[in-house]
Amino acid sequence: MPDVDVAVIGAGAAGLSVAAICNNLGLKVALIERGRMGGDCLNYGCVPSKALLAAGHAAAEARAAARFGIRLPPPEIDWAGVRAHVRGAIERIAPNDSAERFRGMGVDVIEASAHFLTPDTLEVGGRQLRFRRCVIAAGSSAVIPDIPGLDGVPWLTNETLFELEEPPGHLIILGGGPIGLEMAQAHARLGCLVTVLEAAPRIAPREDAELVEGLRAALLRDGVEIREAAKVVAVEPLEARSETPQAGVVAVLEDGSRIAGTHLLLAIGRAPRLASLDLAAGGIAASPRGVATQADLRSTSNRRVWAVGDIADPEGIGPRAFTHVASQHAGIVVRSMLFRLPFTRVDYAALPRVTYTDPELAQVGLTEAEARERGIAGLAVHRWPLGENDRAIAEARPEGLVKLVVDGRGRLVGAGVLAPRAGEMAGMFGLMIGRRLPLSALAGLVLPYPTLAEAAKRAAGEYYAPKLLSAGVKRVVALLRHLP
Ligand SMILES: Cc1cc2nc3c(=O)[nH]c(=O)nc-3n(C[C@H](O)[C@H](O)[C@H](O)COP(=O)(O)OP(=O)(O)OC[C@H]3O[C@@H](n4cnc5c(N)ncnc54)[C@H](O)[C@@H]3O)c2cc1C
Ligand SMILES: NC(=O)c1ccc[n+]([C@@H]2O[C@H](COP(=O)([O-])OP(=O)(O)OC[C@H]3O[C@@H](n4cnc5c(N)ncnc54)[C@H](O)[C@@H]3O)[C@@H](O)[C@H]2O)c1
Repeated sequence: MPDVDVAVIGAGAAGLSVAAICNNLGLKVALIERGRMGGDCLNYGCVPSKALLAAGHAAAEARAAARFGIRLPPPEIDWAGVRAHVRGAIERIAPNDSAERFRGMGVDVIEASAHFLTPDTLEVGGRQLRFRRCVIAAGSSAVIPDIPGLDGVPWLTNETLFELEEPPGHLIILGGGPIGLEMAQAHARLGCLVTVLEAAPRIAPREDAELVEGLRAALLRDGVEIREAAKVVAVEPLEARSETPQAGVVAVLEDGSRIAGTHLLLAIGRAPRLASLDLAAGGIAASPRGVATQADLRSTSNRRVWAVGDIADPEGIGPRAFTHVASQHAGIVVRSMLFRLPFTRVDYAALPRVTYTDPELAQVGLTEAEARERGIAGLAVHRWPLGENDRAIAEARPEGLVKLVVDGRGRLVGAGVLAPRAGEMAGMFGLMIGRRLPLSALAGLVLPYPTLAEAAKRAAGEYYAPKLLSAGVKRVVALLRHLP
């Protein structure tokens, strides 16, 4: 007899959601976590990074108050206070994810490492655990590149960055993706020198080029140094000398230039945490992208096993490393594993993603480049600049853009926004794309005035403007004007 109905490996965003739902539906659940409850998002990811960004934002607002006619002295950064804020945010949320809370619900929380012994048995902290079904939710960790010299220098990842007792004097960040850019802005605004080294021709290479232009300008204004198409060929230790009193790291680029900093942050992507699971013993297929699953997140090779969150690789399309995807996966697993509903599949068509810099860069669905690559018939792109938005002007933040990508039948296939708090608009676009609503739903929406979201409505209005002002419509209006 199995010991449990469902064994969940990993108590991050994905595993916690699966464990809670299965438990609430009356199943016997074991939740196994070898590190901190809450996983990356709470302890080393979303929460500390957004808390640090918020501190940086406060400093930037103080520096920019003069634009409203308010003179303030330059802000003083109390790093211990900043750290206390970051720690406080984690501590405030931690009880939701705690072992105590889950044990109180009836889940058997096992604080140990798990690995497969057979296709239906795990070894957990020296004890064997037989399961009816197992959900792998072991997440991902930072990719450590194979750069000559890396072994000989200290480096940081998201797991150690938030523990620094002193602010980095000069933070070199390898990788200009969301982690690199968010941490670059947060540290620059908190008074650190920051250099971002991005190997691709431009930062945020997956994002819309036009929106990234505005983001780059904002980061440069904050003092971030950005080197694009920068290939690091070696790293060397930097000895403390009179001209560089803090020891650190030198990054040597392909073009021979040398960038010296006090700290090096690795933010070049994520790798699934497969190594300790002994998936072969469980008969579970995997690749360097993650655990191979069908579209319903069930393992392609072991029918008792599902994978969710950062470690899941559905149909070979690779992971989407977001906390909201972890929640989406939990819902899918419940439908496919517990209710055996057919046609349950992951669908990323309306998936939002946000880089939480200031301004934020939000994208839902396809970027213009992706839509063109797919050859979508009748593709049209409509824009509305924040310079034409009353709220943005009133708040002295007129830089930014809403960009809508529309198919030939007037349906939104993608939306990108560069604006303060752009992420707050993502839900509206997700609903439109997910429910396949016509663009008229957005163009006709009554939005409160003045809001930044009105820029989205105006961009949608651009789609209809040529039709509304056509010669045919003018003729109809001319005919009707004689009526009382
Ligand atoms: C700096 C940073 C900022 C981010 N910001 C955002 C954001 O703003 N918004 C967003 O949507 N996403 C963000 N993300 C991504 C988000 O954190 C992840 O997508 C999410 O945490 C994935 O959840 P998960 O449950 O799949 O994995 P994890 O949170 O990594 O949880 C997996 C857990 O499994 C445990 N584990 C692993 N192997 C074993 C084993 N053998 N036995 C027992 N336990 C094991 C680990 O200890 C870990 O706690 C960010 C990530 C980083 C790094
Ligand atoms: N706001 C958010 O939602 C958020 C924030 C942080 C992380 N995340 C998630 O975590 C994932 C990982 O983030 P990430 O920023 O580490 O990875 P990423 O893969 O998104 O970006 C990594 C960047 O590093 C560059 N790069 C790769 N190798 C390099 C090298 N050797 N030298 C210099 N640059 C190199 C890539 O071209 C890319 O631009 C994200 O894709 C996202 O899913 C989300």
